[in-house]
Amino acid sequence: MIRINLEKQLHSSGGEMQLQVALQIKQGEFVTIYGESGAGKTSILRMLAGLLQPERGLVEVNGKKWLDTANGTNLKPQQRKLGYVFQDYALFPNMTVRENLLFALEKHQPKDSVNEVVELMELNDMQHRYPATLSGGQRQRVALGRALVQKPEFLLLDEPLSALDESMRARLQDYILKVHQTFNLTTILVSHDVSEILRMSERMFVLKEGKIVQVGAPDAIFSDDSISGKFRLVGTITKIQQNGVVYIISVLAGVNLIKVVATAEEAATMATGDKVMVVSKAFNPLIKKL
Ligand SMILES: Nc1ncnc2c1ncn2[C@@H]1O[C@H](COP(=O)(O)OP(=O)(O)OP(=O)(O)O)[C@@H](O)[C@H]1O
Repeated sequence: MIRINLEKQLHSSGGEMQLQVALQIKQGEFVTIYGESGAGKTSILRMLAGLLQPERGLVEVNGKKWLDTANGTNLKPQQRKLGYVFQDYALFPNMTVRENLLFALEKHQPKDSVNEVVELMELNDMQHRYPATLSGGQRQRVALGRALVQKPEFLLLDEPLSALDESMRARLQDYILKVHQTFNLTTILVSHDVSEILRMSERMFVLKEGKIVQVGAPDAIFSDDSISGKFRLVGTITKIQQNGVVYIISVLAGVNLIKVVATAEEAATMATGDKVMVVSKAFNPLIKKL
């Protein structure tokens, strides 16, 4: 069980914001923090990692206190058994993939865990290459591997896949789910991507202006009564076109392009690039063998 209680005054461009969160995460759970830009998501992860100090707070991981401002407990970042992966790969450019992984070990530690990570993340073929010669997805796979070398109990992922294209993202999601299970990790993901959240997390916390405003299963949170239905797909709007009195909204869901008819009022709330959910409510979807 991970118990988190954090309070911190943040200074945003819009003024002061009090971040105040209390959450409990079960050992082995995969949760997401979702919220608008500036809501405080990254600040929570940085406080868990010991990189940002809260005014008041408690962080207890599997019975061990990492932080307790009431009695002055505050473990240094390197004493906290966690892996942290950001959006940018943050690999050392002058080191090979293997050297980058070895760097995450303390001097006296055996190299077995590096070999295990190489195996699990399928990095064998690229061990002796430099980061500049790898694709974005491969670099992020190495960054994820590096976060695992120390055998953390707790994995923090801050939008780790947002710079990757759709197909690369899906492959990396598979790797993340695999390491989450293999290492029996407790994982917190920060993500804006609805399909990613639905696919990966068991529970989500919706953060708004420094406070948690909703907690629940992603499926229940994203499909409130107004959009319940039998058939749902998540995608991105690629085009909005007026056609007489209605609008045709083109939505890219995975590799499929779907056209949906919308009223002028609905279309007015949407823009190209928005993430949307397509629902078939009144009719059963038709299926045809190709
Ligand atoms: N060390 C700090 N001290 C005070 N305020 C900070 C500190 N670090 C960040 N902030 C402010 O806290 C607010 C929340 O930032 P944070 O990066 O946590 O948001 P976020 O939800 O992760 O946003 P995004 O999705 O854009 O990454 C921002 O307005 C930021 O300026």
